[in-house]
Amino acid sequence: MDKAALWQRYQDWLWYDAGLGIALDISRMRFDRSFVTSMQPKFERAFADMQALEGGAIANPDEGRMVGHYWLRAPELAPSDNLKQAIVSRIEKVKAFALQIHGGELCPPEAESFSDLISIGIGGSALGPEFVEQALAAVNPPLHTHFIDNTDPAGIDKVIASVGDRLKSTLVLVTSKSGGTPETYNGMMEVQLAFAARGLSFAPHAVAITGEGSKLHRKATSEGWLATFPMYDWIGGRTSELSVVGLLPAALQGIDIQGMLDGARAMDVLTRVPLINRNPAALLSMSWYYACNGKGEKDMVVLPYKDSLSLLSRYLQQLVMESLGKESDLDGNIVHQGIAVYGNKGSTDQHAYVQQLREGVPNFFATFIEVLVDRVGDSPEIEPGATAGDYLSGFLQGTRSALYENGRDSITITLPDVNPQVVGAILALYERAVSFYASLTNINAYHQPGVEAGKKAAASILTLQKQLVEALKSASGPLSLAKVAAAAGAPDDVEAAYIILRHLSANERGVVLEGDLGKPSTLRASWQNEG
Ligand SMILES: O=P(O)(O)OC[C@H]1O[C@H](O)[C@H](O)[C@@H](O)[C@@H]1O
Repeated sequence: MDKAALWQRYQDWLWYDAGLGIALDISRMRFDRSFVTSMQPKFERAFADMQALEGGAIANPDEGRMVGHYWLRAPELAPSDNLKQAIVSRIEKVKAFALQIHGGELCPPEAESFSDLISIGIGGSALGPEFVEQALAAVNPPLHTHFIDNTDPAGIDKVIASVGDRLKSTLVLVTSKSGGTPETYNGMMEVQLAFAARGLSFAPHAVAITGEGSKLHRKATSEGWLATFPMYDWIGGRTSELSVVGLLPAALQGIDIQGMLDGARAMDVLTRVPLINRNPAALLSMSWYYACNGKGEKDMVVLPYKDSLSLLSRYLQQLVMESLGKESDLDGNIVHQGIAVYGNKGSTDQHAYVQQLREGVPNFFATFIEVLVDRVGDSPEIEPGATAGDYLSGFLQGTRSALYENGRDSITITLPDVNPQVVGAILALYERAVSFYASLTNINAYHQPGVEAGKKAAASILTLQKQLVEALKSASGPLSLAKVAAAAGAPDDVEAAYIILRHLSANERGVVLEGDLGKPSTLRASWQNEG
């Protein structure tokens, strides 16, 4: 296609909303009119599915749950008065709590006010808050925020060290819908122990966001934590950013949460339009379907040309991959669906992997995120007539053209600025596009059965670890790995025993390994009593 034809295609497919100032360009996806026509029946079903979902249908059949994240910013759509009131009052409670913390009305026993926030959670209980913090928090927010989103002891140490003496004025927010996720529980226990080691009481510093009756809920209640915010079962972790999960940490950081909700609400109105070419979430999901042939044949590379949006791809990784990566469709057929998502930011990534995107295996489509306003205030000229922001803009256009010339498709989303309304709108746009794509491919986007397998396997490794330690403690002398595994009642798990004992030995946890680590058959394990 020559430039004039491409320009015409750009104008034909451009979606723009003046209220939000957001544009979506899918002209560099090479579908034709017949493809769009062929998608029409699928979209009729997707629009009908969405109407049922928003009306309170059990849209997550495996877990027998409603899917209600769209009500969070339009409580009047919730299917009962109780739900409406609960949504409204919870938002008010979040705002009031943040004001009390900022005003010092709620303060720790050991200081006049809270200075820092440690937010502990993982997956849907971390990725949204981390993305929003990076996108919207001020350089000097009311509470300096630190995240613990793993069970890595060194990572936890780093957070606790960076807080230092301010632990006495630190608010600890523990977020877990299930209330039993081990990484989150471990992070909480480590922080609680750090408080104890400094002679500080933990409960007046601690806040839980969790499902009612969960293990975390019971702990928070029995220990008398400062506050507990319940989570609804009809909000999935990965669509919880605009629930208390995302709103509370954002409000504590002084971010305008009403702006985020308003932006999402406005985008929801736009993505309810039951016409493909007037609905940006439909255009987005149709473009994914085209690129992936409806079967995940291509990866989604997300390239925001703005540092403050660089966590968007990590956030979308969970939203898209956990929602769409499914073995079976809704009729029980094996389909192995999904779309792989990766990316960091432009132009930085041009110096990392754009070489492969342009010339290597064509197994992806790109999504460029452009932000029109470069910065607050004027930009100096780096050279006559050009600013740093002009370069950023030029690199985006250049990469988009270079990819297209080589047969690589792309979508471009243009944002006016990075502000609360825009961030809320982007979250809502992708939530709806994922919902549509799930309907187009006939899958349940709202469960995650595959995650359980890894959790069960990890739990059995920790059980084996205890058995191995017992076997070593009762052995009369050093044992080969095969013998210690057999003595632990797991003769087939010698490899697992090797990996566990190597880890315990490296951390001086009582296990001594003698022999050559590179030749596991030479190793002899024994227990060394402490002291
Ligand atoms: O909020 P939590 O219950 O602690 O869950 C945290 C995460 O755990 C699992 O990995 C689930 O697959 C995710 O969807 C969830 O976001």
